[in-house]
Amino acid sequence: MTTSTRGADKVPAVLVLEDGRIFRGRAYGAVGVTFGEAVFSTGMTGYQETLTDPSYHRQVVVMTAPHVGNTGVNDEDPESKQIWVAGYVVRDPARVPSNWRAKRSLDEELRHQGVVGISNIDTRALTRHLRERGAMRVGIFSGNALPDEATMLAEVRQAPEMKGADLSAEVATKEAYVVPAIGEKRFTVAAVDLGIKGMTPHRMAERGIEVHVLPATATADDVYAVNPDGVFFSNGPGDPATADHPVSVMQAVLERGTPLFGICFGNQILGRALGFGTYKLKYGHRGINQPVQDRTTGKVEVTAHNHGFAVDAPTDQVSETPYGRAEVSHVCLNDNVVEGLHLLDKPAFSVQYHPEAAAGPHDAAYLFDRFVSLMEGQRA
Ligand SMILES: NC(=O)CC[C@H](N)C(=O)O
Repeated sequence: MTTSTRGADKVPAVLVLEDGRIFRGRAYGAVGVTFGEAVFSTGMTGYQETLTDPSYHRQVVVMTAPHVGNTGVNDEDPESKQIWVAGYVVRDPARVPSNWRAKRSLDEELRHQGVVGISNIDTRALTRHLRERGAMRVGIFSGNALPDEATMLAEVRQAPEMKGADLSAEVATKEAYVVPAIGEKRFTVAAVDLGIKGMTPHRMAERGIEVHVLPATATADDVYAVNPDGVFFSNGPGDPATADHPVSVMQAVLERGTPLFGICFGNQILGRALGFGTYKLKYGHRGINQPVQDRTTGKVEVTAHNHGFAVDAPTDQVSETPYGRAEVSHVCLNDNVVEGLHLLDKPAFSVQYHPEAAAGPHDAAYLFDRFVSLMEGQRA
């Protein structure tokens, strides 16, 4: 694959942060205007999985890796049917993508899907700025006739904030669908789609699970209508403080004692279901090399993250909750943020990071086996 994108990057573009800092570069992907929350990801591979992760809905993703697009775009790696990021920021895009699986260039794909990006800016300076000042609203404006800086800044400051955003229903499936078990079917799982990544049902299917993916609006009756051996709550965009409906559905599942597993947004929902709060991190965790300790085994795993919020639970004691005793099972070794929860008296647990790990390390794949063990235990 040798499509050159040379020449497509001559259009000027400006990135405007809500605190007034401005970066000037060139258009990348679609030419136009976009707004979102500026966040940075430190993953050096897996840009297709990042772009198509529904949890990035309404976020403008800054890549800290300086060269992006080297392997083009293939048809196998997307995590969902479309690119979800609101905008894309790279320093030095590949001019000639090269990979045996590539079907087109990343620049072409962004243009095709109407995703506005910017290239040729100092992404290291931008990342340091976000790290010091925190994630904030941003606008990317590209084209040959751009508004003046004051006008652009005023528009950025009118864009909606991530805090308080209720976004799952915007990205989740509208209709239930089934992902069949690979090989012999052993279990049925109801998976509540709050912005699920394709790799998650796949990791379950590999373990003999038939996955019934349900819309974010599914009720407890919808969940139990599939006669599940276990219930799963997915990752997803937005502020977990707004997720009252999935919290109430999860509480019904906890009440019945059905084996339960949550990932990322699902972990935040378990936190809330147990009575803990959630809060916004200064700049979040996004990348594929975050060190997490499983406190139940003492082992450290290298993990994939994409979260801007976290659960506020004590990491040094067992908590009494309406569903029995709960404990923080995993912590991030960089900053001690809660990365997992489990109940001691019921078959329920969750992690804040991504054991499905696409892209990323596979250290945490054992968590899907733990879910299977809970379902086996319930049958025994
Ligand atoms: N990947 C996710 O599920 C993210 C959860 C939530 N939207 C957050 O930013 O923390």
